[in-house]
Amino acid sequence: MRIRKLFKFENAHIVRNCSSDRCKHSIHGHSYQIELILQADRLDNGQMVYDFGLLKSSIKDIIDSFDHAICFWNKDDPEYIEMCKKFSARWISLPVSPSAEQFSRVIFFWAQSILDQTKMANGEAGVSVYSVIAHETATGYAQCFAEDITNEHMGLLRLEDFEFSEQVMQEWTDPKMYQKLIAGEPFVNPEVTLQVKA
Ligand SMILES: Nc1nc2c(c(=O)[nH]1)N=C([C@H](O)[C@H](O)COP(=O)(O)OP(=O)(O)OP(=O)(O)O)CN2
Repeated sequence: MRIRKLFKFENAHIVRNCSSDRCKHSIHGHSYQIELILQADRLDNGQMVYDFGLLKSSIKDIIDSFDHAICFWNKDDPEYIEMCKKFSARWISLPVSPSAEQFSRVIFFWAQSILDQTKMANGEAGVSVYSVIAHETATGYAQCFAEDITNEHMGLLRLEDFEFSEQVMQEWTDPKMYQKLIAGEPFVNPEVTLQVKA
């Protein structure tokens, strides 16, 4: 069984080395729509794969990091990176270039990392990310699956290789969220009192 939750954000970037001229030399923005698709082969006490409401805490916060932010590849020109950091309070440094393909991989990787560390509290079991679709425009999207995340030909993804500006972190519900993720600390879901016995 699969469920899907839609997230939206506005983000600016340059994608170096691509074929489209407008894309590789000029800062430009997109109104992204992200489809996060989760899967499980059993249902929780509410007879759901995973309550949509639970996706509105850490997973929403981390995806929302991109909103009204500029993101850049950490291998870009140091002068450009310095300029992004100087003139934008909200920025994200990525270990991969910010193409639609990499947005889908990065968001899959973060969401799965959070789920892996989540202490479930309502009978959820085996919940994992099935796929992430990153719509960059109304006409173009990239979709990734589990095998794409560990595919080193597409770039290595490690939690410690991402960096968020102070402003981005301060706007999370828990400004220490990413530190917790790197340290392997648990993300605890709220307790649920059962009213009807199965
Ligand atoms: N496979 C990819 N191709 C392109 C990406 C990408 O991330 N992955 N990104 C871009 C640019 O960021 C560009 O702004 C979007 O490209 P494009 O679809 O050509 O944009 P348009 O606004 O011209 O879209 P239309 O709907 O066709 O008007 C380029 N390619």
